[in-house]
Amino acid sequence: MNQDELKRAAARAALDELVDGAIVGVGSGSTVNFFIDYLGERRERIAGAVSSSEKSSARLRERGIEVLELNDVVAAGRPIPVYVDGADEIDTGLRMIKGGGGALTREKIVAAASGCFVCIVDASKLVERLGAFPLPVEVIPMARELVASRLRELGGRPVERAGFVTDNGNLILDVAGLGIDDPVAMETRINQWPGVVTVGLFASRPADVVLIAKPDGIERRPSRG
Ligand SMILES: O=C[C@H](O)[C@H](O)[C@H](O)COP(=O)(O)O
Repeated sequence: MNQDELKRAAARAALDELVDGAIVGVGSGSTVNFFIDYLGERRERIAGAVSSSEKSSARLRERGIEVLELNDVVAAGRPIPVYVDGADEIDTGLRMIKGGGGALTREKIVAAASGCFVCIVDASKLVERLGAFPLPVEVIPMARELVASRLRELGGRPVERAGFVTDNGNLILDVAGLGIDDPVAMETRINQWPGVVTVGLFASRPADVVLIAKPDGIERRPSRG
């Protein structure tokens, strides 16, 4: 199986995690794109989607799925029992690096508003220690150099993502070389700096379930009791 076939298999497996008749939280990226395609085939069984990026919203609408505003959903007290998203890396504690597609801030927001976070990945995303993938940090443009200098003090090598603007009008610094021994501490620390919108460490709120696509099938962690 090639990587796209594995991503598709993980995406398909996520259908078994959904709650019939409920709103679905939808992440972003190439793995999620496959999930949106499958979701379109069973759109009559969901009450719409809350999306984490303009790209995912467009794809959901193309597949005939209603995209709901998070503010409306929360104000109405409607639950989002399941949030489905990919990751750039995930460790054995289900902590993740996300934001390779630049959607990290809205992903963190929708995940925070949702119940079960279901992460869908091919086996290449599974790591012992986070940090081989450069850590994305969304930054207010005027704070770029201030935040970059602090990231260098941490031992990182920040590079501005060229020609990229997030859905929120900000920039992304991709940070190589960080030794991420304590993901929660690093997430908390970087998030506190003025000018940082979101750091792409999803550690204080890890995934609840990961579906790992391997050539011999899907591994679910934790396994179903
Ligand atoms: O900003 C993008 C998201 O965090 C994605 O979930 C992540 O980059 C993984 O994307 P893909 O499924 O394309 O590898």
